[in-house]
Amino acid sequence: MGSISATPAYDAIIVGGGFGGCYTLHKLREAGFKCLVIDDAGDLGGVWYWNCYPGARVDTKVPLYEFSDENIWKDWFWSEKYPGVSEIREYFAHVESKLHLKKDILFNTRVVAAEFDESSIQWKVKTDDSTERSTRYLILCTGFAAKPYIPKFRGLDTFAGISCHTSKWPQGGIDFKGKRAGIIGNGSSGLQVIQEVGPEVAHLAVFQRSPTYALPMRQGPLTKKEQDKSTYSDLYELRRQTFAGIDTEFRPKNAIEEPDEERNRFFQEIWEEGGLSFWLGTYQDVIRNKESNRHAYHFWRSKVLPRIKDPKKAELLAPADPPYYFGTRRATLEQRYYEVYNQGNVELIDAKANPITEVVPNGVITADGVLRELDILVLATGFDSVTGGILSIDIRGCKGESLQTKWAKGTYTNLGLMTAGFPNMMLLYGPQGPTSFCNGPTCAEVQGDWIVNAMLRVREHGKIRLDAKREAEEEWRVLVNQIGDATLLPFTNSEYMGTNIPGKPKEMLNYLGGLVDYTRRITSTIAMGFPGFTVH
Ligand SMILES: Cc1cc2nc3c(=O)[nH]c(=O)nc-3n(C[C@H](O)[C@H](O)[C@H](O)COP(=O)(O)OP(=O)(O)OC[C@H]3O[C@@H](n4cnc5c(N)ncnc54)[C@H](O)[C@@H]3O)c2cc1C
Repeated sequence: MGSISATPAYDAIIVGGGFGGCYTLHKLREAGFKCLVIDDAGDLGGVWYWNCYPGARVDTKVPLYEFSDENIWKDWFWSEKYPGVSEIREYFAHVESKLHLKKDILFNTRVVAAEFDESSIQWKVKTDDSTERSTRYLILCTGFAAKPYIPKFRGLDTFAGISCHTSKWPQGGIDFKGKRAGIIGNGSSGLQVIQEVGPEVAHLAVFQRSPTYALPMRQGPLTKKEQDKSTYSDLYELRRQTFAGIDTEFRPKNAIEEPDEERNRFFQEIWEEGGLSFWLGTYQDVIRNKESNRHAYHFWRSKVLPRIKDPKKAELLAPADPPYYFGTRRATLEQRYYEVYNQGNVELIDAKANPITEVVPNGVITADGVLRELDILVLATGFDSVTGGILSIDIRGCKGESLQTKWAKGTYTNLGLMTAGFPNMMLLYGPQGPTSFCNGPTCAEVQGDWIVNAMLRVREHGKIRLDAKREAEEEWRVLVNQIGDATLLPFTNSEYMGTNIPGKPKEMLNYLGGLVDYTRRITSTIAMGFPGFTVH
């Protein structure tokens, strides 16, 4: 890379224009920092720009899933409790009308490399239009879903119909009416596509490797009157005081110690609440204790079974023996998911017992030799989550150290905010933070505040370089994994553990100590003068 002038062009370059990038840009600008956001999307919204597949909608109800800034919420009203992608995009347009962020955002541009120059204490950031820009700070708001994962199906590139990963959906949409469609994967995105297009396609083939334990969304319209703005300030205060940045908390009791009758009564209560309550508002030991976990699973199964007519489909969708522990994969919320399988045009294929062997120009062949002819093949196959997007950028820190090499065998960060040897590079909604276990907007604000406050404090002290200490990140890694190991998550192959990606190290990618504990830890570092960091 070329030479660097003494004063960088920017105080901060922020990669990503979702909740994290928007919040950080706004707050840094207010604090007088000169910033540029770079995003390969064509508009604001991050994942909500990319994931515009049919049925895409949020799993955290509003107004929890929005910014806490009164200037933004005071005159914004949603039409549904769990808004769809179109309305979330309208929300981001509303945010733009208030904050005027776009004047400092470069869209349709991908950051491909970044290199730290130790002599001038600047990052040089290279984009896919072969431009280089210098900045003091590099802030990665790349989200956990920036790198889609597509398993290597033989012949996939020969498919002659339309084939698409859910997170790279064409902006103009795909017409499913009367088509023969196949879908691989049934996590959050797959489920949403299935229940949306199932009623309109000629035939839908769902290739399922393991069932999703879908919970009732309890979607409904929202009137203006129901959006009582006088409660919002308290609500946004409350969401910073819970484990997952929402309005519910784990019950401080163990399912295992409860009499059957009381346990079932409580399960019924949180089942009726709907949304994420049956996952994040349940007994505290469901995610730790195998027996408690089985109680939750069997309660869930008892609710789902009566909705599925065909006993063979029922056993695949809700097996008598749980194939993995309840809650150890991302909870999925459904509206009519199980009823869709009662339609004659929806076929469920057990892709574990009968895996896909080949994709051919006109369809998909399974191990039993059956070809299912398809016009559309949807790949709802998830993500190289949390670290994948960051490691897609060729990032070089001090002495040219590559982040890809540093994290090849495991992730190291201090507090999920910085990684040693990569000074002035901050992470938001990234590895070893609360990330996948935290409401997106809440996490953006908590970590965004730390970034802004840290930069302010460094500036106040007349310093220009902040770095994590190696011993601090080793300790943080141990803690993140210790807390993770005390749960049932390591028993399940999942994005949370990195084990959905062949060759990716198995490790806990998220901090499971909860947002309250996390916030206390990160804010105290600034108050105490940056223990675990070096400031120069
Ligand atoms: C389908 C889906 C549904 C979700 N539903 C929920 C939910 O209900 N509740 C919840 O809390 N969270 C949900 N999430 C998680 C969601 O990621 C967060 O809520 C939140 O949107 C994260 O915001 P962010 O700014 O951190 O990242 P993102 O919104 O992911 O934005 C990151 C942006 O950075 C860009 N980027 C990445 N790398 C580069 C690069 N090298 N160069 C240029 N640009 C780059 C990406 O393209 C993207 O536009 C969902 C995620 C998905 C995929």
